[in-house]
This record gives sequence, C-alpha cells and structure tokens, in this order.
Amino acid sequence: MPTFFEYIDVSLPVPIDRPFTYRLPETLRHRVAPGCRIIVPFGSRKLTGVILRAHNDPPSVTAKEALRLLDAEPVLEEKLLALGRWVADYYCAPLGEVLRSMAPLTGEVRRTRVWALTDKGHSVIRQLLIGEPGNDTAVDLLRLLEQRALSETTLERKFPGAKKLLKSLEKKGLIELEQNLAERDPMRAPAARLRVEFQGRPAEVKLTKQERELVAYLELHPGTHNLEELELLVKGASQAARAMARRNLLILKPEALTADTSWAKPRHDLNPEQQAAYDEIRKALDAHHYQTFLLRGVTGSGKTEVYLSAIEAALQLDRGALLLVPEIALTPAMAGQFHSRFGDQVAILHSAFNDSERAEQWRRLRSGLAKVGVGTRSAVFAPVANLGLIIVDEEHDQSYKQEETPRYNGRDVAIVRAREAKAVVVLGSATPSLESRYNVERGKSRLLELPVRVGDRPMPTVELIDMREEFLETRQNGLFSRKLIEAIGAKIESGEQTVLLMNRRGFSASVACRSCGERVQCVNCAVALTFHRRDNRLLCHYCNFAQRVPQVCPHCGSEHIYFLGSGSEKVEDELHRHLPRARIARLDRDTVTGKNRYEQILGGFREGNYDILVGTQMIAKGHDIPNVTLVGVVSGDIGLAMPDFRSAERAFQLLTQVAGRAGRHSLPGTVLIQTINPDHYAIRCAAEQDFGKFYEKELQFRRLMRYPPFCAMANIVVRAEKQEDALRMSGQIANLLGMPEEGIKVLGPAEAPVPRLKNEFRYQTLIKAISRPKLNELLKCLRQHALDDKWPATALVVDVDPMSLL
Ligand SMILES: Nc1ncnc2c1ncn2[C@@H]1O[C@H](COP(=O)(O)OP(=O)(O)OP(=O)(O)O)[C@@H](O)[C@H]1O
Ligand SMILES: [Zn+2]
Ligand SMILES: [Zn+2]
Repeated sequence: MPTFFEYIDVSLPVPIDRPFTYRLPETLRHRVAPGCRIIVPFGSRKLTGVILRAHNDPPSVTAKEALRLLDAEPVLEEKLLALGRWVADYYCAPLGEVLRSMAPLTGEVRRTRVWALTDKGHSVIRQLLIGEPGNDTAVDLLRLLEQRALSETTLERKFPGAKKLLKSLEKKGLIELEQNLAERDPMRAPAARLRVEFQGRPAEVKLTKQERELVAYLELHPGTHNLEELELLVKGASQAARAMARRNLLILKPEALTADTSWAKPRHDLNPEQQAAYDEIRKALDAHHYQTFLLRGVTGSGKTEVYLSAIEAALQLDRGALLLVPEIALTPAMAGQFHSRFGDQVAILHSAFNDSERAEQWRRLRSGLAKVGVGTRSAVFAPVANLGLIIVDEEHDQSYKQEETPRYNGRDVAIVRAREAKAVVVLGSATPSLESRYNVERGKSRLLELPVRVGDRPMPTVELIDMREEFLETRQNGLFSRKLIEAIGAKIESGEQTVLLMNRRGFSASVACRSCGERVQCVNCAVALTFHRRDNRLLCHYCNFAQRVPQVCPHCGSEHIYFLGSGSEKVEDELHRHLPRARIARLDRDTVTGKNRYEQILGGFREGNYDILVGTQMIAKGHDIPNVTLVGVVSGDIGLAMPDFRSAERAFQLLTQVAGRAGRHSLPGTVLIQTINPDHYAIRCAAEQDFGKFYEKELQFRRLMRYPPFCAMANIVVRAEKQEDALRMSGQIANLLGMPEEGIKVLGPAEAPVPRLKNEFRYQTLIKAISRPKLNELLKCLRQHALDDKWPATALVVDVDPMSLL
C-alpha cells in the first residue's frame, strides 16, 4: 500500500452521479485520505468536495489539478462515508449531495470571495522583488495579495478606488477571484461557548427590548443556560446577554465551569415495566450486537426515562449514543433534561443552528468531548465515536423523512448505521408506524411494551361526538357541540386546562363564489387559498403566496363571495364568543413566528396563564402538562379523505397522540372527539386508544392493496414550469415503464394530487415492487435516462419509501 498518491476521486455536490478524478500537486501527495475535504476546479467554479479514494491509476483523460486540502484528518470517517454511499444508493440520490447534507461541510465556506494571485501573478511579483522596490499602487497591491488573499472591501479600504485596478489586474491574468475557504471554514472556527447565569430581575433598571425579552425568558426558566441555545430561542439574546453582563445584571461563564441542572426533572426509579424494557436493551448493549427494538409505550408510560437509562448504560460501557427527536420536539426543555442528566457530554444538533454552530457540536462529538448527540433528522449522521446506541423517539413522525434530495428517512438510516456499528436501536412510540410494527412480525426487530401509564394512572376516557346528530338536534352548523362547550366551561370553573386540536391553520379553509361555485386558487399552485383574518389575506399553505380577498369572483365577476370551512384562527375566535372569560392561547404556524414563540406560548400555558390551548398538530406531540384534563378535537375528520394510502394511519396517530395529552398526572383526563365519521376504524380505534386493533385492520388493508409494508414503493414526480415539458417528460417515463417486469406495478403517470405547485406542473407515477433491488434498478434507469436526455436538474424527483404523496 503506497503512502504516496498521485490521484484522488472526489465526490462533488452536483447532480451528476459519479466521482471526479483530480491530480494532486506534489505537496499534497502524501497527505490525503478518504473523507477529507478538498477544493477543486469544476468548470469555471471552485467546489469543495470529499475525497472518496486516493490512488495511482492514471485516468483516461487528463485530470485537472486539485487546489487545496482543507482537512488534515477526515471529517467523514470511513464508516460514515460508507453510510453515505448506502444512502445514495438506496434513495437514488447523487453521492455528492448526500455527503453535503450529512455534515456541516460546505454551507458557509462559499460565502465570501477574495482576490488572490494567480501563478502568473506570483512569478511577476517575484521578478519585481529582485529588482527595485516598486512604488506604484498596483505593485503594493500585488505584494499584499502575495501574503494573503483579501476581499474586495478590504482592498478598497486600503487602496481607495481599487476596484478598477483589480479588474485590470484580473484582465492581465495576475489575480483571480477565489472563494475564501480556509478563513470561513466552519469546521475550524472555534466558537466560545458561554453559559448565562441569571439570578433574578433587578428592580428599576432600564432594559432594551431585546434585554426585556431575554429577561422574560430567563424568569420563566431560571438557572443557567447555554448562550448559543438561548440565541436560538430569543433572537438577539447573545448581544443582550453580553450587554447585561457588562452592567453586572447577569453572569457569563465559560461552558466548562458550570453544569446546567435547571431543567432537571426528578429522576425516577424505573417501574417494573420500564425496568423490564431497560433490561432487554441493556442485555443487547452488553452483548455488543446489533439489535433493533420497538418500544411501544402508551402515552404517558415513561418512555423518556427508559431512554435516559439506556444512554447511561451505553456510557458506562464506554460507548456513545444518539437520540433522534422529531423536528418540533427539540425544545430547550428537552435539551436541558439531557444536559442535566449527562452534563457537557451532550451535543445538541438542531437544524436551526447555523453552520458554525453545527460544526462546533459536530467537532465536540468527533473529538470525543461529547459522547451523546441529541438532535433532529440529520443528527443520524453525527460523528459519535464508538457508537453503541441510537434512540429514535416518536419513530412514526413524518419529520424524519427529508422532503428534498436526498430524501432519506432518518429512522431507517439509523437502523443501517447501527447494524454496521454493532449498535442497539430503540424505536419508541405510542403509535408506531405500520412498517416498524410489521418488522417485529418479520423478526427484524423485537417488541418491548409499556402497556400502562406510570404510577397506574388511568388512560383518559374518550368519547366520540357525532356532529351529524348534533346538527339534527340543534339545526345549527356551529364549530362546537354543546357537550364540548359545556365541558370546556366546566374545566375553567374547576381551574383545570383544556387542549383543543384543530388541524388546519387560518380562519376559513377557502373562499368560493356562490354563482359559479369556483374557489379562489393560488396563482402558483392548484390549491385553494386559505383565509387568514388577522392579516386579512388569502394565503397559500404550499408556497406562501398571499393576496387580498377579492371583491368579486375572479372567474365570473359575481359579488357573491363566501367563506367556507374553518381553521384554528376561527376556533379561537368562536371560542371567545362562547366563553368570553376564557384565557386562550393559540399554537400554530401563524403564532409560532420565530424560534422562541413556541416555547413561550407553551411555557405560558404550562404556567397556568391560559385556560385553553388551541392549536394544530403542533400541540399533539410529546407535551407533558400536569393540569391538562380535557382534550377536545374540533374535527376528527380532517385528513381522512386525503388521497394518500397513509391517511388513516396518520389520523389514528394524531388523534391517539393528542388524546394522550390528557390526564397524565394526578388528575384523570377526558377526551372529546367531534366527527362526522364515527364509524371509521381510524377514529374508532383512536377513541379506544387501541393500537393493536388499528394495526390489525390497517395491515389487512395494506396487504390487500399491496401497499407498504407489503411492497417497496417509490414515487416519481416529473415537474416543469411549462405543462408541455412536464407532459413530454412524463410521457417518456410512461414509455420506460411501459412493460413492467413481473412483480412490479406501475400506477400512472397521472396528474399529481396537487397538479401545480410553486409554479410547476407535476405528474406523478407510483411504482410498487415486490423486490427492493428490482425497484432500485428501475429507478436508476429512470435517473440515467433523465441525465442522458439532459433534463433540468430538478425535473425528476425520485422519492423512495415516500411519506407523503401530495
Ligand atoms: N418510573 C416513574 N415513576 C414516576 N413517574 C415517572 C416514571 N417514569 C416517568 N415518569 C413521569 O411520567 C411522565 C410521563 O413520562 P414521559 O413523558 O416519558 O411519557 P412518554 O411515554 O414519553 O409519553 P408520550 O408518548 O405521551 O410522550 C413524566 O412526567 C415523567 O417524569
Ligand atoms: Zn364566480
Ligand atoms: Zn401556492
């Protein structure tokens, strides 16, 4: 094995599916390794790529020379590179794009551009140096650049009017614009980690708006906080904290000096069920084998405590751990809970972090300073050393699926990663996905169950309210049944709290014309616009297009415009009318503007500042609020009629999860679900909170229709701005798939359920296959065709194991 290589194969973030070969300059030949980043020329650009292989096999065409090596040690170690290859292969995505989304590698490095000397520039300046010291600006400038590449603004400051000079020097080939990589490389910039310690509000001190916001937050959440994480929650917190520290209003300390215990929940002794689940996990960890567990625990059964103990066990065995949580669930409360248990051994990886913050956390894991990674989907790629355990909380959650290239599912990647690392996976949920539950039957994973709530607390009682009967009896088409309003009123009287689900935001679902019946649609998408009363606008929930409410029908000119359907905004509004004294908070994408709002609203509700929390599915997940004893569902039917084979599963999960928010502590809970489909199995099973029954029913349906988990599925979407282009390309897809092999079923191409989205026409084809390799082969053919036929890079979407068919 030579230690001296002339060539490297580099993966680049471009939609082309192969590595590119480059020649190494002398100085780098003994320094490269797979997984290191390197800057290479690509067309007229310079790109950062990842070295896949170093070798001495001359390529058939002359290779260009690589420019600069960024890492002395690989950022993606061998195993992660292999995982990236698996993702690229399984999800039919270009490797370069997979690697880019795996690590905070290139995000920031391409931001600034600097002027640097070319080779010619170097030799010119060297000749000049031999001769007389130059005194004209051009020479000074070139000399300066010889020491260091500099940005145009810097040069302007030193040499006013430099712009013109730079252009002429560039024309002469002496200098060139380069992307400033080394300086801005997030993998290198060490950021100071600081903790904020706050001891209470000093009276009579003037604070700025930002400082007040920070104080408000700190008052709600006493103790010490990490400054970076605070910044995420309270915009401008960093600046405000520093300013306040200077005035001795709070204390800033370096990270290592403090351990955050402010979020500490009491540590519980495991109950027998938790203990039994933990014992199984522990055994597998001790055996150092790969094993997947499905931890199905009813809502409020204490799954988190099992996770914490399992992570402790892994640490005792000197192995690292990863905890994946759904997008919305990674709150500071969650992070704090882990901090308080594991101190600075925890690295938090959040998609809302910027590149350098992510890189910082990534570095702490890679160096072994941190041993536990907690994060959302992409944290599955975090460089945890000696990985022993991966936990995927709420494994059924849709946010584990990335809805852009590479369209991977973090849960499934977790399983593959664990298998290679001989690690243990724990998938936890009260409502597991059909796929995960079926894997138990297939012997691919083992079931652990927490069948009851902790402390023998009862499950909430659930009642369905048939809104058709309600209408017959009252002749009123209101949002609320009498029963629901009464129940909420009674809770306000007794000082208990209510959670009210309305899984659609906005005020009215759409606006239509009484004369011609048409709905007002988005100009970019084939969907009806939703009316948002607060800003008195119609809004597209797909592309955010907004317009005023038209005075007359855009189709026929009639003035008889009316509003139909309802959303969370209207629920809040009508509730005020029914219960004028109620204190109501609303949690949906319209009220959660900015990172801190979510915590603020929820925190305020938890503190008892509100009687009722109205919200979309955001309120259904994970919360553990003691005083909530009533959960109401305004319409249990939303989503049931979606043209997606998962619609029943999703409805069941949402209703069961939201029901699970009631009565989790000393007070028992009640759930009222309003519906016009009280006999639908998803709704009935949710009402009975019977996962087993739902699973059997749904599995039958999937088996009969050959839907996942009884087939491997992919969704092919062809999209283009011009309808004829989209039609032509999808025609080609139809031809290619015309005579499918045995064991492959093709549905379509047909108009996608949302036939126009963000100004593109969309046609979709579903492929179901008995054999995964055959499906994979077929998809690669399609991609190859798109490349050969020079389709625009974004025209073909290949979505393997799709989670959403819209
Ligand atoms: N052994 C125990 N004894 C007493 N209380 C416990 C025990 N384990 C957990 N708890 C408490 O029970 C509550 C519910 O636990 P947790 O939030 O982990 O439930 P969960 O299973 O994740 O539910 P969900 O799926 O609804 O989120 C928490 O307040 C937790 O602190
Ligand atoms: Zn009309
Ligand atoms: Zn739109």
